[in-house]
Amino acid sequence: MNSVIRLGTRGSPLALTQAGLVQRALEAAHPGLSVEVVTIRTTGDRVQDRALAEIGGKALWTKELDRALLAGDIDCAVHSMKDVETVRPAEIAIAAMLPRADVRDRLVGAETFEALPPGARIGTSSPRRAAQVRSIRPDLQPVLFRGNVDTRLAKLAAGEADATLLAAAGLERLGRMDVGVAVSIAEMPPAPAQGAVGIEARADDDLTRTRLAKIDHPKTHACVLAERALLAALVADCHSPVAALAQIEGAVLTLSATLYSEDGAHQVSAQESGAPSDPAVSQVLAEKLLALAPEPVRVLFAG
Ligand SMILES: NCc1[nH]cc(CCC(=O)O)c1CC(=O)O
Repeated sequence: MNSVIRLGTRGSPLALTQAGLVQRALEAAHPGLSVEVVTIRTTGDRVQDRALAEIGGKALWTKELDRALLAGDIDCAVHSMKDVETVRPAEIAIAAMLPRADVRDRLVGAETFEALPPGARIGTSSPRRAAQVRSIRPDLQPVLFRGNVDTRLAKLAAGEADATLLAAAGLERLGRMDVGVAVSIAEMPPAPAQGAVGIEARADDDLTRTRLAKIDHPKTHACVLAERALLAALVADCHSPVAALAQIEGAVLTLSATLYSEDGAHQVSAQESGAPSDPAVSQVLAEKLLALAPEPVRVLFAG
């Protein structure tokens, strides 16, 4: 069987590296199958100077890939699951996830938060990281930082901020584990789906879905779906100051989450356990968090 599968991806160095991981995994799982990587430019790649929240939603990273997928120009699309909006079109299915990488953030520009000078500027465009930084040190000043990993490191080197935070997963996949120091999960719990690479296909494309199922990492898949279901239950998205991490131990999935006020002065944490892929875990945790959340946190969630 000699056939080709077209894999759509964004064109950033990290996206292309992740597409390469998917390509190799698929070709190894299906001898005779060749994967053609198709690069597609997204709105998020074009607009670099404004906060993503201002230009409207996560679909920034997926809209053009969705269109190509639904038009049949590609058979599947690879995404950092962290950037995939909470609610997806019914015609598109998450078909597989690669094994998750390090879920932590890395602090770049200082050894610790304590080592930063008073009022230091932290480059980030993530509401979660901004709130967490201010909950750790209220004097620290989040400043808008966008662009791919190299762009952000260049901005830091140019003095546009005193430090920045980057996902360890991205640095690791780019071979840049020398950059920064890992911040513990306890100090900075990760964004929902951080470190996970997912592959989507058309919901009715059984052939592609079956091929992709062979490279699926079920534990990662179950954890990331639980984290995404929590976002859905909170009516939150990647612009909400929320951290969530699911972990599977034996036959039990434990989902932990923290919601923050924008300024990081208020937060609420809770966790819930259950069977992996039981949607009740995320639903019950969302209800628990909203019931416990102080007003400045609650107003940011549940619509
Ligand atoms: N929002 C940008 C983005 N989307 C995914 C990653 C890194 C890889 C990952 O978390 O899976 C990054 C960069 C970052 O947060 O440092």
